[in-house]
Amino acid sequence: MTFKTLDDLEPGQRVLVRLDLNSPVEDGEVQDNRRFDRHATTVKELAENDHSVVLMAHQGRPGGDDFVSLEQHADILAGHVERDVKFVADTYGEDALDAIRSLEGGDVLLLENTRMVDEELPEEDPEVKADTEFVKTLAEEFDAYVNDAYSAAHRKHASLVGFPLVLPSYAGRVMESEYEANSSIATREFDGDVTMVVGGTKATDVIGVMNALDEKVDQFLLGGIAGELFLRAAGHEVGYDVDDMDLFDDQWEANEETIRNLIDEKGDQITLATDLAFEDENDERAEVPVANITEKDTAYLDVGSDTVATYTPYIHDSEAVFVKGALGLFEDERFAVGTTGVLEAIAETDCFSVVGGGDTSRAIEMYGMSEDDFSHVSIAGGAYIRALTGESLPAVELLQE
Ligand SMILES: Nc1ncnc2c1ncn2[C@@H]1O[C@H](COP(=O)(O)OP(=O)(O)O)[C@@H](O)[C@H]1O
Ligand SMILES: O=C(OP(=O)(O)O)[C@H](O)COP(=O)(O)O
Repeated sequence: MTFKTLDDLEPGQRVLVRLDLNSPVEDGEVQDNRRFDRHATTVKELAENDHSVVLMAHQGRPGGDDFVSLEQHADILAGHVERDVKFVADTYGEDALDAIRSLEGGDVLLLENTRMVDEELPEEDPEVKADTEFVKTLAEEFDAYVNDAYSAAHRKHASLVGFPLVLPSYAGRVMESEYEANSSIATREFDGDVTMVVGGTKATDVIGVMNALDEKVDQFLLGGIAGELFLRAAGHEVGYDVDDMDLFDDQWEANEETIRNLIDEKGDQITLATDLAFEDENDERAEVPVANITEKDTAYLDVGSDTVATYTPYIHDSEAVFVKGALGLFEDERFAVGTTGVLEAIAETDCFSVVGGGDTSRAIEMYGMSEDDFSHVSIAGGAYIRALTGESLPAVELLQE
């Protein structure tokens, strides 16, 4: 690890911290999720070391329904940090500066949504961001900057890339652990086989990962939308949009050539489902061998039990397993067999394992598994994808310089 961490920070300083508390919002209510719990570790440690702790975070994007104030985030975070988290509805104006100046060691204050600042959002070079009024004004108030927002580190926004140029900068605990685990496929040599489980709805993303990682990964086990698109390329009548679905045809157009190339050139590294599950006329789960599918009129919502049995030995024999995307619509218990099957197979082994993607990792707690059974459960989506493919994250790079 080449960046400074909280271990290098002298106690009792004025510290500006960037978190990623971006969360689902339902009917205006911010939903608690593991980002709060994870970042609480960093915030608690800073407060216990007598720092005056000022937090920045974003929520949603301007124009979106989830572009809301961070007032609720302060309350949710306080529950996880187990101490008061003050909130000020301002980013770097007089109200924010007054609130910052009134803090004592051990106090924690959350500023308003950084994306309410015009200078935050356009993606620009760090030098440009460091020269904004937002960064220059806030930096005056602090001794140090801590970035804990690994999951937003692919964005060149002011709060992420501006401050490291003007303040001594450190990685928070979430930044450290996410960086180390998620970069390991690019940075570590594993003695045995490396397996990647690929699924979810964002087929274009995961096919990009497969293309970039064919040298590093010995076996890809496919499910979800990408899995069905590969079966379609192999000549099966699956991977087509049925009724008003919008999951397959556009992603097929965008990826057909890449999929065909991967099958031609790397076919022995790709294992596809042997059976699929769908909802029958009694609303129950039914399974069908892929070889028996003759019409493209059914929505397949999971891989089948035979597929799980085929994938399990690959997982058991692996030195490392990386997961990106669910193998089925696991939120519906009838279609969770594929996702829970592979996660349980990973949990049974002591291989190095990383489970990524906000949606997929939710299956762990939903179905009574423990995060402790995996080496790392990531809270990052887009940043995880980039780390897997070895792409650098601008906000992480700046901490390393
Ligand atoms: N065959 C399928 N049909 C519909 N949805 C699916 C299917 N397979 C997986 N999914 C959905 O994919 C979602 C996860 O997709 P994605 O957002 O790409 O992954 P993550 O955010 O976990 O990386 C899950 O919520 C799951 O319901
Ligand atoms: O939630 C986030 O990304 P993710 O959905 O890829 O995990 C980050 O907060 C980045 O948010 P953005 O994609 O609006 O820049």
